[in-house]
Amino acid sequence: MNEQAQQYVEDFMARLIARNPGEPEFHQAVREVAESLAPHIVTSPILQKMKVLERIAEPERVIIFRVPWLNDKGEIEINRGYRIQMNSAIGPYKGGIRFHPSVNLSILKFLAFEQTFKNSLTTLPMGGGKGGSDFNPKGKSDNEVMKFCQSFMTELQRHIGQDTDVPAGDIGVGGREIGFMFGQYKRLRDEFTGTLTGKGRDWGGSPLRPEATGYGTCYFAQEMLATRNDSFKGKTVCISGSGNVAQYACQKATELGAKVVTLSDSSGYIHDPEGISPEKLEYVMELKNIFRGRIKEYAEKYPSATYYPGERPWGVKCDIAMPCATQNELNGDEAQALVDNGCMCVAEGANMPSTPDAIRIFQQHKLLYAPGKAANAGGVATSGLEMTQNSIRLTWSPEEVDAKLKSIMQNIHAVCVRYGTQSDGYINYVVGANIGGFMKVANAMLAQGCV
Ligand SMILES: NC(=O)C1=CN([C@@H]2O[C@H](COP(=O)(O)OP(=O)(O)OC[C@H]3O[C@@H](n4cnc5c(N)ncnc54)[C@H](OP(=O)(O)O)[C@@H]3O)[C@@H](O)[C@H]2O)C=CC1
Ligand SMILES: O=C(O)CCC(=O)C(=O)O
Repeated sequence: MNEQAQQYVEDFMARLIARNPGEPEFHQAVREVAESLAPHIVTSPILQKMKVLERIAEPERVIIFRVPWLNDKGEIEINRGYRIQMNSAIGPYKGGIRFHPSVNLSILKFLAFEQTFKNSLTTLPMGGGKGGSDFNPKGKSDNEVMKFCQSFMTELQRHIGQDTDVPAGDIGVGGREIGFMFGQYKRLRDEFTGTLTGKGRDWGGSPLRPEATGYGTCYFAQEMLATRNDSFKGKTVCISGSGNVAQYACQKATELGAKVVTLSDSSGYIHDPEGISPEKLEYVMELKNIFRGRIKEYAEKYPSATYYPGERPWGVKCDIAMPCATQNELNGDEAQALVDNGCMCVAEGANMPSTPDAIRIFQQHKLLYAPGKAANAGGVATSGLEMTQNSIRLTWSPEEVDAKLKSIMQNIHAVCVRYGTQSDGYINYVVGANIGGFMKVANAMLAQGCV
């Protein structure tokens, strides 16, 4: 980056931080994009005059609301609900809902900001949004989760709609929560529409939506590996997390011929050098999705595995790393450990899991490294396909959806190659995804004037 572009980034970030104090995750996400775009913005009078990046970094609307609900003891509990309606230049706001005690404005704004670029990359007509609550579903009964979801939706319903804002799942929000929220939305609005995605297959959901984020991340990694005439076959893979994205990344990587040796949760990780076979993964799915247990129980069931409490899996030797848990879960030291152990490819299933230091190390060592906004876009892309199926009142077969998902991931990869290939031939997927995602949104904002 030349001096003028560097100065642009520093000035832009100083203003953004002053306007949004105490929001480190939001600053981190915006800085990464500003650094990719600055060389283009400083040579574009129209982007500067129309303040396109400044407007993209300012949410169109932020909704914050009280969520009171009754626990099983009959006591009142109070949580805070949010919806960030970030950008609607290319379609209705679209993005997941996260239920986790760490949820705050900074985290949701970073997620909504990233979502704007990710959704644009899918080529589908979806703007960017994200929402959630500091509600902690862990340890709550089904009844308590339902009461919370109903109260959350009682307020949220007035701000969303199939042509306005279409939420979906994220951390702590899966099929169970979407069901409770959809039921309440339908009751209050008296309409059966595709206002939420990730619905059950029998009531408007798309085949493969649960699988889509993990599968899509593997399809993207396949494309990256192919640029070096390589594939998943015979590779050792480390995955973090053991939720929705991690489970289906593990399933697809295994199907493609790799051996997945780790999974984790916020308490620690398991290492199974023999590999997490389809049968063992079935156990993980039951453990996590039905019994809502902890990953350490895997090591109690399978003697081939060891459980490492309080640790993350990045010290385990692998060829491919797939962080699929949460933001900033892979730091510079861990990135260096992966490099030292011969890792060649990092595909992010989670949103912003690698810290800026970690990304720098991956890129310095010329690893195949793909940021979440490109690699994990298969989830929201399939949500877009669910919206289409809801609108035409038809359901496609799993094979049709899978083919569309694969083609979308291949196209996102091609866009990253187009905008991210450096003069030395190295593909900078961060730059490629940021520029590729920006183009369509920026053009739409320019066409739509000062709104
Ligand atoms: N679901 C989707 O379609 C999409 C999800 N994503 C991203 O993928 C990631 C995972 O989401 P998803 O699988 O849906 O969520 P789940 O709730 O299904 O699973 C989350 C997993 O991450 C772990 N985790 C959560 N917070 C932390 C933390 N602070 N430290 C360590 N581990 C943690 C959880 O462990 P524990 O149970 O202990 O909390 C759990 O294993 C998120 O970054 C999400 O934004 C991206 C695109 C689409
Ligand atoms: O499917 C969706 O709408 C949202 C998925 C999501 O939250 C994400 O891509 O981070």
